[in-house]
Amino acid sequence: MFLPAGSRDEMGPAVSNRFSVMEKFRKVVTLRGYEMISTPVVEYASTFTNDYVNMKLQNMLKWFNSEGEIEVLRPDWTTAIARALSSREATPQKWAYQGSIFRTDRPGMECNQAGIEILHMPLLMGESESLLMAHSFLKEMGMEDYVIELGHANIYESLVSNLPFAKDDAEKLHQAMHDKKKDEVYHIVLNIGGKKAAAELAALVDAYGDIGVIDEYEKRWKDQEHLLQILEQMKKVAHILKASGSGDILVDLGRVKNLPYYSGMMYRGFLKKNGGVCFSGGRYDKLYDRYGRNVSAAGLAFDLDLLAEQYEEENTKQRICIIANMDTIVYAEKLRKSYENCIVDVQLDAANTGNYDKVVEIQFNDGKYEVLEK
Ligand SMILES: N[C@@H](Cc1c[nH]c[nH+]1)C(=O)O
Repeated sequence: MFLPAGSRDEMGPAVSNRFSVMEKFRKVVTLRGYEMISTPVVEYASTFTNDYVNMKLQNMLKWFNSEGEIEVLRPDWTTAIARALSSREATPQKWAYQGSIFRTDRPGMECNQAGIEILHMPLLMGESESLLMAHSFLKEMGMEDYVIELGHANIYESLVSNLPFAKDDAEKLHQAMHDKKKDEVYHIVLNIGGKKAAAELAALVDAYGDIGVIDEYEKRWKDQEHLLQILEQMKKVAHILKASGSGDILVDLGRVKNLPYYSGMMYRGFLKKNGGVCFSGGRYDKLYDRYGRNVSAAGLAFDLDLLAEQYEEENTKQRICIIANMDTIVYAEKLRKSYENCIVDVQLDAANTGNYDKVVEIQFNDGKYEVLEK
């Protein structure tokens, strides 16, 4: 009530869990040498809709400013950070952030993310660090039961690059690949590229599973050097993750970009418990071209709302209740200090004392304070 569709209030554990998750995120990134970055919530639409980024204006929360320019609520951290960092020196950098993004094509409109962006690191270093960081973070939260999915933007892109699609058909095919609608993929490609191309792309829809899928496709693509190189890269990253004890690994060779700027490996994390996507990211070397820079960049973002929902606070602290009133509140404040490392609540009467490990009452008799255990 009294809120626009998609906006929501949150209370209690939904909020405190999110803060706990954010604290863990900060701890992990600090220990791994990241610096924090923040950008404004309000940006020009053109930062996200220009030809290098290509995000859709229709999915943004937007308005005209007094100069007639379109402004938006930040729809993406990665692009905003690229704008903010575009004039910095070309040295290896690791940035971390947390805050909301706003998109109307997702349920809830506002989505809390925490993420990392790694710049000027060699190919596969950024990808590996992103996924290893994700592992430490999920481990820190006791959520090690997840699956990493690896894909690559250039597999699908290179297989369709020679097919003369109209924009509409290209979008339809992209969507059909995304939805894994094999028959639809076959029919869209058949009209334009013939039987062989149609069969090849339709088969790609099924090219997911454990790492064995890569071996199979190495044989299939034995004459296509650039595809073999991609498979080799995926194998290397999978090997690094496995050797570091990260989550189970899946590959999806038919995965298409969920954001237009990906230019290399793409990865997602799925919680085994409910299949929720807890992180998503990839390499995006072309994003800085807008600023005339040639930057090697990779990163990922976590869905903080999903993580907060799944997070179980490990509460080892004792809960103490002190019953006090306006005459004894000063003494209660002193007494609080004697319960080191406990949660100490002060209540007016015993009616609300169900949820504590210990309840004490302060009484003031004959000029003396007494603490009675209940
Ligand atoms: N910005 C991406 C995640 C990402 C960070 N870096 C690279 N990708 C998203 O919102 O899904």
